[in-house]
Amino acid sequence: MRTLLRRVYYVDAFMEEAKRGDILIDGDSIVEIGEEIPISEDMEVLDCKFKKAVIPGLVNAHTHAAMTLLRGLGEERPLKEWLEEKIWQVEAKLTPEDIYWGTSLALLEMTSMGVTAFADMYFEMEEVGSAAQQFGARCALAKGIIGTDESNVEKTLSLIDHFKGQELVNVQIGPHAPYTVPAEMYKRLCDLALDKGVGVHTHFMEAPWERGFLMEKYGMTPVDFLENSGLLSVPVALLAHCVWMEEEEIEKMSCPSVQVAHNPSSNLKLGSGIAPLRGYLDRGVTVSLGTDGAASNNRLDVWEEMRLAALLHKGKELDPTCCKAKEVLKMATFNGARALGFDKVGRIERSWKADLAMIDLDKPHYVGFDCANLVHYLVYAGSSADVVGTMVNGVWVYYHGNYKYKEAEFVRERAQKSRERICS
Ligand SMILES: CSC[C@H]1O[C@@H](n2cnc3c(O)ncnc32)[C@H](O)[C@@H]1O
Ligand SMILES: [Zn+2]
Repeated sequence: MRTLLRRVYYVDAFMEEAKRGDILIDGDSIVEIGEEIPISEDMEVLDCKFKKAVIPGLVNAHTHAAMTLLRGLGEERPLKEWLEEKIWQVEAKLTPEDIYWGTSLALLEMTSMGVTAFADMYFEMEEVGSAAQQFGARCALAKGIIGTDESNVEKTLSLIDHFKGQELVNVQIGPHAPYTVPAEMYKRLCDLALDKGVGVHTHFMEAPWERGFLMEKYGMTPVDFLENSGLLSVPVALLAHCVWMEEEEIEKMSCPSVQVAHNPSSNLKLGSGIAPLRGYLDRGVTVSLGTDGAASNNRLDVWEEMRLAALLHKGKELDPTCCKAKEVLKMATFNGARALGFDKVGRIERSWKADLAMIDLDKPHYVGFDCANLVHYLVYAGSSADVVGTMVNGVWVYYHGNYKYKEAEFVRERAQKSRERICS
């Protein structure tokens, strides 16, 4: 059965303005877009009567999904203290099953908010992938590595094997951060990434003290570290945060494999700072958007990150033209898909994957929109509460309150049990 989205507004970050018409989906892809596609019997027709908009699915380019179980813990502390005095102690109690239910809880949230893909760095990544597969979401999985323990390299290799050939799952290599993983180990992991043709997902320059740490321990600037570790040569270097890069250093990061994941809410909440986003945009560094985990955000809402990014940098730069609505839509869709290593994802184009979010325009805050201003309405007035459908690879994973995952109704209860145990 093909799916015809009839009489919708649709827009992606590459279109001059939104258009009105029909979108035909066959299998995993968009196969036709037109003003009026002739209906045939093998089509499921969803007539939206121009009361719905369709955009590319949103991509959460940096998260730790199972941290939904840790939401509200260690509140209002700075990064290092938050990790060392609260988070890592609780994480030590997590079982593989907890991680499955915690990730499922995150997917309940994310898929209902138009998120079609996420990049995750955590533990027990087979469980994370399994939850993503149950929900039907696309993901890039990185087993978070701290220290030099060889078993982590083996676990990463077996993760690559485990998800080989799975269309919706990419595996990346996940050294946690330069302050928890020695430079030699970064080199080894980047060599492995090159050898296996996979990306690397790491935290980088999140807090101000990281610059001093690198200088004291290795006599390196952040760019020296990027060059020295091999991060500038791997297929994708997904660098979460990059808050504390200096203008002249940004130039040197501008290579096609570098993908900065900007996490404005988490950076504000942990008091880490405000990333130099204008510097990245002006110098052609690709930026995507992430929520980080639910213990430092505390939402998993990419809409919120879009709006916040668009507002924050206008205020910081005293310039209302900075970080335009269309730019943040591109970050949250097309750029995110690239950061996760997926091709043909993130645009509304013939032959591109049908990863889409459907938005209800029949709401008070959409009065007055037109094709020319729809993206502005979505970014500045819209929110995740407007999402009525989320499609991944041609399948509705969420549609009007229902999930593709039939066990979705048990997730909250199971997550609650895990939460009680890890907090006891
Ligand atoms: C080793 S798995 C990932 C690891 O990262 C921790 N984490 C969560 N949020 C952040 C952040 O903003 N900066 C650094 N580390 C973070 C998470 O709790 C896991 O331990
Ligand atoms: Zn993080």
